[in-house]
Amino acid sequence: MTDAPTPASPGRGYRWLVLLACSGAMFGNYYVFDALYPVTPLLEQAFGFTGEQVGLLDTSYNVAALLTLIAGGVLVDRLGTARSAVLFGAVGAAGSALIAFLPALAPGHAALGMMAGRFVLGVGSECFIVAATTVVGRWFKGREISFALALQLLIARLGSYAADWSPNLRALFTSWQPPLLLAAALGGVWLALAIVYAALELHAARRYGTARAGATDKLVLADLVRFDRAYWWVVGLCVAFYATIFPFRTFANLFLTDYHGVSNETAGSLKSVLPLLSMIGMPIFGFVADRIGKRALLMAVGSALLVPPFLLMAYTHLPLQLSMALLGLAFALVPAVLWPAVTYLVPDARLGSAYALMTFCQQVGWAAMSWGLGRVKDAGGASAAHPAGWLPVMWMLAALACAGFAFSFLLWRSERGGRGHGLERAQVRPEAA
Ligand SMILES: C[C@H](NC(=O)[C@@H](N)CCCCN)C(=O)O
Repeated sequence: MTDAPTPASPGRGYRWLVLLACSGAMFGNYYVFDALYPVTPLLEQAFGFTGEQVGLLDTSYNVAALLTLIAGGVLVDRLGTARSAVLFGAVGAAGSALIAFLPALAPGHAALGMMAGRFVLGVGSECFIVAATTVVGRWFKGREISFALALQLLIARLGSYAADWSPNLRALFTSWQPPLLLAAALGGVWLALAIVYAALELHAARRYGTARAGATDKLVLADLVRFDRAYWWVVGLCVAFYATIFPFRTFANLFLTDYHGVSNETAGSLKSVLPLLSMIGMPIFGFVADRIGKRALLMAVGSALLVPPFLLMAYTHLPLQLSMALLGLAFALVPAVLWPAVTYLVPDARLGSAYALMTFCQQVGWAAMSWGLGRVKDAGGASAAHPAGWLPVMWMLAALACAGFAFSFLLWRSERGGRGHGLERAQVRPEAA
């Protein structure tokens, strides 16, 4: 990609078209990932899935991501974003089909079949996200990069929102398989849009000589330990934050139906407030952070918002919408500031390593928590007949949310001193630490 547009470079419209195709693929990616959760009550009924097995569906996804993320980054470098997007899109689409078909083919091993599907999805999905983020970096660097990234996440979250809302398609939710067949179809859309994106990229490469494989930052293992302490506070927050919010989303349908006695449709609608507020809030908070700075403070506020909802849902009769709104605000505020914050804390040349390492750590925390919550749910005998069994699960989530706040507080304290990196200043040009 050339730095400055020349008459012989793709125009502005072409850039946004590339973003649109790539973000549409991300819509499919996020839909397929989230489509499983509204189906969990039906999986319990059909196959007697335990809490641990539900948690392990996420853990298989995370383990696959952990095993392949770094190699996937290298592949993005070697093959280029176009070819790797199609490759990972194809793997993701295959995973979504396996999830829909394997349990029907071997009902006696439904959980195992579904875990295999989630594993394949994990390989395609997280590597595809790396490729899609790289696409935005390549096409928008020095231009509208923050806005473009927010837009891509907005369209991706629309996929999560649609999946959360899907139980309202009642004709589909008569058994576990039809919703997952719809997800598999959207996996096909994900692959189709990845191909459209790749065609746009390759066309630009042929016509303008733009696409360049090998231009992405590579992960240098020796560099991994040499990041500044502030970076590790951000990683800590990233791990605690996502290991709270994603596993909560995994168990939310079961928790809300068991503990609060709402229908699966209502649980889905309540849960969909999270991606909805995140979609609306992320571009706004991103804009605010660019204008006022105070990024560490904003992250501290966002992570503080994550603590009360679990206790409110567990111990009060306050409207569930209030807890969902607090979680949704946190889900907008923290991601909007956290990911761009890394650019202030590490040199440009090591940005790729920094993101790869942060995502790697995120997956470890998320995997452990999903499995752990399932174990705790089972140990407590949580069910509609014994709702109190959910209380330890809610305490685990609240405790991890507190840990996230502690990391953001440490970051805020270190940024206020003379050795800050400019996170608290407005309109600071991202510079090397
Ligand atoms: C930007 C961030 N994305 C991630 O953390 C991904 N590694 C995992 C996405 C899982 C859903 N497909 C986010 O979505 O906030």
